[in-house]
Amino acid sequence: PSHQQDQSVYEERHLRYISPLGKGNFGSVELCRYDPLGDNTGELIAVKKLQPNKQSNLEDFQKEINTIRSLHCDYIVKYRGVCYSMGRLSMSLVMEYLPHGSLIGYLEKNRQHVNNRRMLLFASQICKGLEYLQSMRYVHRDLAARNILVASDTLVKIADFGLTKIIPFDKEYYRVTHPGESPIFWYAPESITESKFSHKSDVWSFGVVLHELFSYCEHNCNPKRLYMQEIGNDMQGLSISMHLVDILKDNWRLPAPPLCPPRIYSMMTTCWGYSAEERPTFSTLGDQIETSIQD
Ligand SMILES: C[C@H](Nc1nc(-c2c[nH]c3ncc(Cl)cc23)ncc1F)C(=O)NCC(F)(F)F
Repeated sequence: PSHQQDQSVYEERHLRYISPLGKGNFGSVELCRYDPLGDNTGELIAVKKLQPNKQSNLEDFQKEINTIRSLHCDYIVKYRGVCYSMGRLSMSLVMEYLPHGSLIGYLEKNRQHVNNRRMLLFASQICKGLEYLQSMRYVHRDLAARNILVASDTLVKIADFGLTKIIPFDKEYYRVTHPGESPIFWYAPESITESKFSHKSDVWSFGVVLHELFSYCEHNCNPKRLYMQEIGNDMQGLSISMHLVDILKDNWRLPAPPLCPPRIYSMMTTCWGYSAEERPTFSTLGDQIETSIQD
């Protein structure tokens, strides 16, 4: 019934906890049923709770809620509302629940019946979601297969806007002050060395997501493992991120996944241009992916 869909305040007393879904940047997500009639006919929802008593996180959490509430796109996980508890002292973010879970688990489970065309469909949907984000001046900053949700066998959505920032109107990039525990193996060089984030750094990360897609998220060829194998060979006490930037400067890139079509691998390598202006835009990438799907 449509009235359930545009619910925006969920009363805690009708929330039925079912199971944990996972841990995010600074919150955990649980599967719940919102069951005001108390007869188990209510809708399943994903509820993101803030880790308790970290004040700085409350502001970030509010920003994450405001971000996802402002996004209306078929390729981005839907905001459903908020749930206040402890007399409005703490609040939770309510989102649509996607039953197939994240791309990583889905590809590991369904590898045998996901072919290149289906991968390209997923890639074009992620690209469209990112084009929409860019049109809203948002930089996701945490693009990775683990943060892509599977709605159905033919639809994926971008999720987890915990690190998303708005590019200021007078600049092309956002500079973070507190890098935190960063997913450096998905980061563009300038994000590692200067904490600079832009649409072009999201393009770099999109290239890494393409690599994960066409590797079927095989854990023994995930980006972190492949980079560490390359770096491990010449550890000289420098920090891992400095080693990573060094091999990227030497033009080493993630190798083509097994059976990856050459045209797709070359698309990934264009996303990994060392300097940001070398990298394509999401609209160019979208056109290239559409062309590959036609062939
Ligand atoms: C911390 C949470 N972790 C997980 N979430 C889910 C999930 C299934 N179905 C879901 N439906 C709506 C939501 Cl918001 C999450 C899930 N499955 C496994 C997880 F480890 C998360 O948000 N991860 C980012 C992303 F959503 F992209 F996977």
